Amino acid sequence: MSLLEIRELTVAFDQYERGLRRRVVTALSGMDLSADTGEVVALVGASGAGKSLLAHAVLGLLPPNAREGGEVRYDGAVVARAARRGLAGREIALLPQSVSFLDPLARVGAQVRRAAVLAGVADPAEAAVAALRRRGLGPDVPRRYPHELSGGMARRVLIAMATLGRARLVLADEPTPGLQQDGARAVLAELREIADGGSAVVLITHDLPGALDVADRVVICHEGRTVDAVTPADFRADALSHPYTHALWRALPANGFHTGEED
Ligand SMILES: Nc1ncnc2c1ncn2[C@@H]1O[C@H](COP(=O)(O)OP(=O)(O)OP(=O)(O)O)[C@@H](O)[C@H]1O
Ligand code: NI
Repeated sequence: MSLLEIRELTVAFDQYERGLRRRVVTALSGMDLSADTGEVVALVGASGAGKSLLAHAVLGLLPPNAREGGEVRYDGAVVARAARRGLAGREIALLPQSVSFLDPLARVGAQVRRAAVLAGVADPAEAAVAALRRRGLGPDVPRRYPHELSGGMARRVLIAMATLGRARLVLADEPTPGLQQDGARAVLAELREIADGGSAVVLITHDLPGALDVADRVVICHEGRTVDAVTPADFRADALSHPYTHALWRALPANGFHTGEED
Protein backbone atom coordinates (compact mmCIF):
# COMPACT_ATOMS: atom_id res chain seq x y z
CA MET A 1 0.00 0.00 0.00
CA SER A 2 1.29 3.43 -0.96
CA LEU A 3 1.59 6.40 1.40
CA LEU A 4 -1.08 8.23 -0.62
CA GLU A 5 -3.85 6.40 -2.44
CA ILE A 6 -6.63 8.23 -4.15
CA ARG A 7 -9.43 6.08 -5.50
CA GLU A 8 -12.23 7.25 -7.75
CA LEU A 9 -12.11 10.77 -6.36
CA THR A 10 -15.05 12.84 -7.56
CA VAL A 11 -15.76 16.52 -6.93
CA ALA A 12 -18.91 18.40 -7.85
CA PHE A 13 -19.77 22.00 -7.11
CA ASP A 14 -23.24 23.18 -6.11
CA GLN A 15 -23.91 26.42 -7.88
CA TYR A 16 -26.93 28.63 -7.41
CA GLU A 17 -28.33 30.51 -10.34
CA ARG A 18 -30.20 33.70 -9.52
CA GLY A 19 -30.22 32.73 -5.89
CA LEU A 20 -32.57 29.75 -6.00
CA ARG A 21 -32.05 27.28 -8.77
CA ARG A 22 -29.30 24.81 -7.94
CA ARG A 23 -26.99 23.46 -10.57
CA VAL A 24 -24.41 20.76 -9.94
CA VAL A 25 -21.20 21.09 -11.90
CA THR A 26 -19.02 18.00 -11.97
CA ALA A 27 -15.34 18.87 -11.97
CA LEU A 28 -13.72 15.52 -11.11
CA SER A 29 -15.42 12.36 -12.28
CA GLY A 30 -12.94 9.71 -11.17
CA MET A 31 -9.31 10.38 -10.34
CA ASP A 32 -6.98 7.58 -9.26
CA LEU A 33 -3.48 8.31 -8.10
CA SER A 34 -1.06 6.74 -5.69
CA ALA A 35 2.36 7.88 -4.55
CA ASP A 36 4.70 6.00 -2.29
CA THR A 37 7.76 6.88 -0.28
CA GLY A 38 10.70 7.33 -2.64
CA GLU A 39 8.54 8.09 -5.66
CA VAL A 40 7.97 11.13 -7.81
CA VAL A 41 4.58 10.73 -9.47
CA ALA A 42 3.80 13.32 -12.11
CA LEU A 43 0.22 14.35 -12.84
CA VAL A 44 -0.24 15.87 -16.28
CA GLY A 45 -3.26 16.96 -18.29
CA ALA A 46 -4.65 20.00 -20.05
CA SER A 47 -5.62 23.18 -18.26
CA GLY A 48 -8.90 22.63 -16.38
CA ALA A 49 -8.47 18.84 -16.27
CA GLY A 50 -8.68 18.89 -12.46
CA LYS A 51 -5.07 18.60 -11.28
CA SER A 52 -5.16 21.38 -8.70
CA LEU A 53 -8.54 20.24 -7.42
CA LEU A 54 -7.03 16.84 -6.69
CA ALA A 55 -4.20 18.43 -4.68
CA HIS A 56 -6.61 20.67 -2.78
CA ALA A 57 -8.93 17.74 -2.07
CA VAL A 58 -6.07 15.78 -0.50
CA LEU A 59 -5.59 18.60 2.01
CA GLY A 60 -9.30 19.20 2.63
CA LEU A 61 -9.03 22.64 1.06
CA LEU A 62 -12.04 22.50 -1.26
CA PRO A 63 -14.67 25.18 -0.69
CA PRO A 64 -17.85 24.29 1.26
CA ASN A 65 -19.97 24.05 -1.91
CA ALA A 66 -17.79 21.19 -3.19
CA ARG A 67 -19.15 17.67 -2.80
CA GLU A 68 -16.63 14.93 -2.72
CA GLY A 69 -16.84 11.22 -3.41
CA GLY A 70 -14.37 8.36 -3.55
CA GLU A 71 -11.55 7.73 -1.15
CA VAL A 72 -8.37 9.41 -0.01
CA ARG A 73 -6.15 7.03 1.93
CA TYR A 74 -3.07 8.26 3.70
CA ASP A 75 -0.62 5.99 5.46
CA GLY A 76 -2.96 3.03 5.15
CA ALA A 77 -6.21 4.55 6.38
CA VAL A 78 -9.09 6.41 4.78
CA VAL A 79 -8.90 10.00 6.03
CA ALA A 80 -12.14 11.97 6.10
CA ARG A 81 -12.20 15.36 4.44
CA ALA A 82 -12.18 17.43 7.63
CA ALA A 83 -9.31 15.45 9.14
CA ARG A 84 -7.13 15.96 6.07
CA ARG A 85 -6.56 19.61 6.93
CA GLY A 86 -4.69 18.48 9.99
CA LEU A 87 -2.13 16.76 7.77
CA ALA A 88 -1.02 20.04 6.18
CA GLY A 89 2.46 21.18 7.15
CA ARG A 90 4.30 18.45 8.97
CA GLU A 91 2.87 15.45 7.09
CA ILE A 92 1.93 16.97 3.76
CA ALA A 93 3.44 20.08 2.21
CA LEU A 94 1.60 21.88 -0.56
CA LEU A 95 3.51 23.95 -3.04
CA PRO A 96 0.54 25.88 -4.40
CA GLN A 97 0.12 26.76 -8.05
CA SER A 98 -0.97 30.29 -7.37
CA VAL A 99 1.13 32.89 -5.60
CA SER A 100 -2.18 34.23 -4.30
CA PHE A 101 -1.78 31.57 -1.58
CA LEU A 102 0.56 34.06 0.06
CA ASP A 103 -1.22 36.33 2.52
CA PRO A 104 -1.15 39.80 0.91
CA LEU A 105 -1.25 41.50 4.31
CA ALA A 106 1.64 39.68 5.98
CA ARG A 107 5.35 40.15 5.47
CA VAL A 108 7.18 37.36 3.69
CA GLY A 109 9.40 36.58 6.69
CA ALA A 110 6.42 36.04 9.01
CA GLN A 111 4.77 33.73 6.48
CA VAL A 112 7.86 31.60 5.99
CA ARG A 113 8.33 31.40 9.77
CA ARG A 114 4.73 30.28 10.16
CA ALA A 115 5.36 27.55 7.58
CA ALA A 116 8.45 26.51 9.57
CA VAL A 117 6.41 26.29 12.78
CA LEU A 118 3.77 24.18 10.99
CA ALA A 119 6.51 21.95 9.60
CA GLY A 120 7.80 21.40 13.13
CA VAL A 121 11.40 22.52 12.55
CA ALA A 122 13.60 23.18 15.57
CA ASP A 123 14.39 26.89 15.14
CA PRO A 124 11.68 28.38 12.89
CA ALA A 125 13.15 31.89 12.67
CA GLU A 126 16.59 30.65 11.68
CA ALA A 127 15.13 28.02 9.33
CA ALA A 128 13.02 30.68 7.58
CA VAL A 129 15.98 32.95 6.89
CA ALA A 130 18.11 30.01 5.75
CA ALA A 131 15.37 28.69 3.45
CA LEU A 132 15.02 32.09 1.76
CA ARG A 133 18.77 32.53 1.48
CA ARG A 134 19.02 29.13 -0.14
CA ARG A 135 16.62 30.36 -2.84
CA GLY A 136 18.78 33.41 -3.50
CA LEU A 137 16.41 35.70 -1.60
CA GLY A 138 18.47 38.19 0.36
CA PRO A 139 18.11 39.81 3.79
CA ASP A 140 15.63 42.47 2.60
CA VAL A 141 13.08 39.89 1.39
CA PRO A 142 11.63 38.86 4.80
CA ARG A 143 10.51 42.45 5.36
CA ARG A 144 8.68 42.68 2.06
CA TYR A 145 5.00 42.13 1.38
CA PRO A 146 4.01 39.69 -1.39
CA HIS A 147 3.12 42.50 -3.82
CA GLU A 148 6.72 43.71 -3.56
CA LEU A 149 8.01 40.46 -5.08
CA SER A 150 8.41 39.58 -8.74
CA GLY A 151 6.59 36.47 -9.99
CA GLY A 152 9.79 34.43 -9.92
CA MET A 153 10.65 35.63 -6.39
CA ALA A 154 7.15 34.79 -5.13
CA ARG A 155 7.49 31.33 -6.67
CA ARG A 156 10.81 30.85 -4.85
CA VAL A 157 9.20 31.93 -1.57
CA LEU A 158 6.51 29.27 -2.06
CA ILE A 159 9.17 26.67 -2.83
CA ALA A 160 11.10 27.67 0.30
CA MET A 161 7.94 27.31 2.40
CA ALA A 162 7.05 23.87 1.01
CA THR A 163 10.52 22.40 1.41
CA LEU A 164 11.82 23.67 4.74
CA GLY A 165 10.43 20.78 6.75
CA ARG A 166 10.62 17.11 6.04
CA ALA A 167 7.06 16.48 4.95
CA ARG A 168 6.38 12.85 4.12
CA LEU A 169 4.36 13.91 1.10
CA VAL A 170 4.98 16.95 -1.07
CA LEU A 171 2.24 18.09 -3.44
CA ALA A 172 3.96 20.38 -5.92
CA ASP A 173 1.34 22.11 -8.06
CA GLU A 174 3.18 23.56 -11.05
CA PRO A 175 6.31 24.58 -9.19
CA THR A 176 8.27 26.01 -12.14
CA PRO A 177 6.35 28.76 -14.00
CA GLY A 178 8.11 32.11 -13.74
CA LEU A 179 11.51 30.50 -13.19
CA GLN A 180 14.39 30.58 -15.66
CA GLN A 181 15.23 27.29 -17.32
CA ASP A 182 18.12 26.56 -14.92
CA GLY A 183 15.99 27.43 -11.92
CA ALA A 184 13.17 25.21 -13.15
CA ARG A 185 15.55 22.32 -13.72
CA ALA A 186 16.99 22.79 -10.23
CA VAL A 187 13.51 22.64 -8.68
CA LEU A 188 12.71 19.38 -10.45
CA ALA A 189 16.07 17.94 -9.37
CA GLU A 190 15.32 19.00 -5.81
CA LEU A 191 11.91 17.29 -5.85
CA ARG A 192 13.69 14.16 -7.07
CA GLU A 193 16.11 14.46 -4.12
CA ILE A 194 13.24 14.93 -1.68
CA ALA A 195 11.73 11.66 -2.93
CA ASP A 196 15.08 9.90 -2.84
CA GLY A 197 15.40 11.09 0.76
CA GLY A 198 12.29 9.12 1.70
CA SER A 199 9.28 11.32 0.95
CA ALA A 200 6.60 10.88 -1.69
CA VAL A 201 6.24 13.63 -4.27
CA VAL A 202 3.28 14.40 -6.52
CA LEU A 203 4.43 16.75 -9.28
CA ILE A 204 1.63 18.53 -11.13
CA THR A 205 2.99 20.03 -14.30
CA HIS A 206 2.47 21.11 -17.88
CA ASP A 207 6.13 20.36 -18.53
CA LEU A 208 5.86 16.82 -19.86
CA PRO A 209 9.55 16.54 -20.86
CA GLY A 210 10.51 17.66 -17.33
CA ALA A 211 8.10 15.13 -15.82
CA LEU A 212 9.54 12.35 -17.98
CA ASP A 213 13.02 13.29 -16.72
CA VAL A 214 12.34 13.13 -12.99
CA ALA A 215 9.22 11.06 -12.39
CA ASP A 216 8.90 7.35 -11.70
CA ARG A 217 5.39 7.36 -13.10
CA VAL A 218 3.33 9.77 -15.10
CA VAL A 219 -0.41 9.83 -14.44
CA ILE A 220 -2.46 11.38 -17.22
CA CYS A 221 -5.80 13.04 -16.61
CA HIS A 222 -8.34 14.34 -19.04
CA GLU A 223 -11.54 16.24 -18.29
CA GLY A 224 -11.73 15.33 -14.63
CA ARG A 225 -10.66 11.73 -14.79
CA THR A 226 -7.40 9.86 -14.86
CA VAL A 227 -7.09 7.99 -18.12
CA ASP A 228 -3.65 6.42 -18.03
CA ALA A 229 -0.47 5.90 -15.99
CA VAL A 230 2.85 5.11 -17.63
CA THR A 231 6.50 4.90 -16.70
CA PRO A 232 8.84 7.26 -18.57
CA ALA A 233 10.49 4.20 -20.17
CA ASP A 234 7.14 3.23 -21.67
CA PHE A 235 6.40 6.70 -22.95
CA ARG A 236 7.09 5.63 -26.54
CA ALA A 237 4.75 5.49 -29.47
CA ASP A 238 4.87 1.69 -29.69
CA ALA A 239 4.17 1.17 -25.97
CA LEU A 240 1.23 3.54 -25.47
CA SER A 241 -2.29 2.25 -25.85
CA HIS A 242 -4.51 5.12 -24.72
CA PRO A 243 -5.29 7.58 -27.54
CA TYR A 244 -5.04 10.63 -25.28
CA THR A 245 -1.60 9.60 -24.03
CA HIS A 246 -0.63 8.97 -27.61
CA ALA A 247 -1.69 12.49 -28.50
CA LEU A 248 0.48 13.83 -25.66
CA TRP A 249 3.42 11.83 -26.99
CA ARG A 250 2.93 13.23 -30.49
CA ALA A 251 2.80 16.74 -29.05
CA LEU A 252 6.29 16.44 -27.54
CA PRO A 253 8.67 18.78 -29.37
CA ALA A 254 10.91 15.86 -30.35
CA ASN A 255 8.01 14.19 -32.14
CA GLY A 256 7.26 17.23 -34.22
CA PHE A 257 3.50 17.37 -34.11
CA HIS A 258 1.04 19.56 -32.21
CA THR A 259 -2.41 18.51 -31.00
CA GLY A 260 -3.42 21.91 -29.69
CA GLU A 261 -4.79 20.15 -26.58
CA GLU A 262 -2.17 21.30 -24.14
CA ASP A 263 -1.26 24.80 -23.02
N1 LIG B 1 -14.55 26.61 -6.70
C1 LIG B 1 -14.90 26.13 -7.91
N2 LIG B 1 -16.20 26.19 -8.32
C2 LIG B 1 -16.57 25.68 -9.52
N3 LIG B 1 -15.72 25.10 -10.38
C3 LIG B 1 -14.42 25.02 -10.04
C4 LIG B 1 -13.95 25.52 -8.78
N4 LIG B 1 -12.61 25.30 -8.71
C5 LIG B 1 -12.28 24.69 -9.87
N5 LIG B 1 -13.35 24.51 -10.65
C6 LIG B 1 -13.38 23.87 -11.98
O1 LIG B 1 -12.80 22.60 -11.91
C7 LIG B 1 -12.07 22.31 -13.10
C8 LIG B 1 -10.68 21.84 -12.77
O2 LIG B 1 -9.92 22.92 -12.24
P1 LIG B 1 -8.40 22.78 -11.80
O3 LIG B 1 -7.97 24.08 -11.26
O4 LIG B 1 -8.24 21.60 -10.91
O5 LIG B 1 -7.68 22.47 -13.19
P2 LIG B 1 -6.11 22.24 -13.46
O6 LIG B 1 -5.99 20.91 -14.12
O7 LIG B 1 -5.35 22.47 -12.21
O8 LIG B 1 -5.81 23.37 -14.54
P3 LIG B 1 -4.47 24.28 -14.75
O9 LIG B 1 -3.51 23.39 -15.47
O10 LIG B 1 -4.95 25.40 -15.59
O11 LIG B 1 -4.00 24.70 -13.41
C9 LIG B 1 -12.12 23.56 -13.96
O12 LIG B 1 -13.09 23.38 -14.94
C10 LIG B 1 -12.51 24.64 -12.98
O13 LIG B 1 -13.25 25.64 -13.61
NI1 NI C 1 -3.98 23.79 -11.65
